[in-house]
Amino acid sequence: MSSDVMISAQGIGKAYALNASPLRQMLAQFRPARRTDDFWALRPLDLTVRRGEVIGVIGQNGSGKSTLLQLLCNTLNPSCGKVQVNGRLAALLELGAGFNLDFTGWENIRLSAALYGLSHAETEQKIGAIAAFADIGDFIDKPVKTYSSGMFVRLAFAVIANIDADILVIDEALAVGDVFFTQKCMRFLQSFAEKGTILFVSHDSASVVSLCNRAILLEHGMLLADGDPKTITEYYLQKQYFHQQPQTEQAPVKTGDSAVNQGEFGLKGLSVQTVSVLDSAGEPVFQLHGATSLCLNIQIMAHQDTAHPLVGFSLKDRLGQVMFGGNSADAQGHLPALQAGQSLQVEFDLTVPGLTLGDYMISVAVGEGNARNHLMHHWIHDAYALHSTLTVQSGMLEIPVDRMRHHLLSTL
Ligand SMILES: Nc1ncnc2c1ncn2[C@@H]1O[C@H](COP(=O)(O)OP(=O)(O)OP(=O)(O)O)[C@@H](O)[C@H]1O
Repeated sequence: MSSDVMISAQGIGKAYALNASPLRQMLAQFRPARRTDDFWALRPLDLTVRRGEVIGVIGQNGSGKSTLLQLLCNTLNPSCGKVQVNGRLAALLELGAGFNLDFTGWENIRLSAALYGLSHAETEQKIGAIAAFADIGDFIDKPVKTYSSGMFVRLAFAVIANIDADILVIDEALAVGDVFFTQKCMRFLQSFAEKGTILFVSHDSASVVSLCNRAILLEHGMLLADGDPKTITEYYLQKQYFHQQPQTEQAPVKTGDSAVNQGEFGLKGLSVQTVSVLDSAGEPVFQLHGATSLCLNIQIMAHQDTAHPLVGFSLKDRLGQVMFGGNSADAQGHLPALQAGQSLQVEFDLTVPGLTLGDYMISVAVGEGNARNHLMHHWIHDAYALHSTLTVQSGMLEIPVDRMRHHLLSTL
């Protein structure tokens, strides 16, 4: 295996025997052969994870994300295939996995460190940092069976964050505690991502886009798409809409297919005809030089009678992180019912803050219903491009300070 390859999985899959007795189910863990009525939690797939990759694993509930990561971590026996790991892999996949409930926090740190292959001297050198990261006060002296789930997560995350792992495998659902701990975990993951390799199960497209440089999408135990996070999360959004509403034709998409981002989707009972961004003089805008007032015009057409049209937009940076968005329902301006053949121009007046230097895209959509519950008729990714020339000193947005005051509070 090349030294650049951190994980190489070939043909790994996991099948469970359906309607089998407990004994058969237990035996099935150890048998490679499968019956045709087995349920495939993960269909056989190949996956190569390279050094420095930060991979977001996304997919609906039950799509096989945890199964895939457990197979890669070797905490679940595959029904077929094999996995090779290059380096120290640390995982946070199951609450309390690897902990002894009767041991104290200190004892469990030592136990986990030993399981990860740290020497006694290395463990003693790191144990203070691990306890400090966990920050659970006197509970560190108590058996972990007395811990809240948040304390379990704190201790488990503190261990994997401090053992000099080469690869981290994390289920984001577990990596949550209170807001301060979550922020601490995210800061750690962002700095780890600069040099390490991460696989990370998430239900949140925004964190995949902001943290990852690769994403894979699973559906019904199959690897459906693999590519850059922006493309894959947009495709996932499209899939979610198709799950929720009556099916129209969808082009089949293969793994690695460059056409994964089909650009637009929807039922097409309504369609977006034109999108433009105008300044106060009514001139088209393609460049932003700071905070400015703009008018986003979206013209839609009805191909069928529609009682409650809904028009929305979002502005994203080049990675696909949503900077802001809105829709006609938020704007308190209910749109009129439309008859087939009618067109409607919807104008959103926006005060756009200064955006840091870079390229931005506006995605637009027209649906039917309300903001929470609607049929998607036409969604266009990246319908309009803007470039910002502004250099923001700190952060992504420039929000000018209107006024500053100061008050001397004490005198010597
Ligand atoms: N021990 C088991 N026996 C039978 N089926 C199982 C077993 N473990 C998991 N499955 C099934 O395998 C499928 C994939 O499960 P998995 O936990 O990998 O999904 P997931 O994508 O991680 O879901 P979630 O987002 O809900 O955590 C599911 O349909 C699940 O019900």
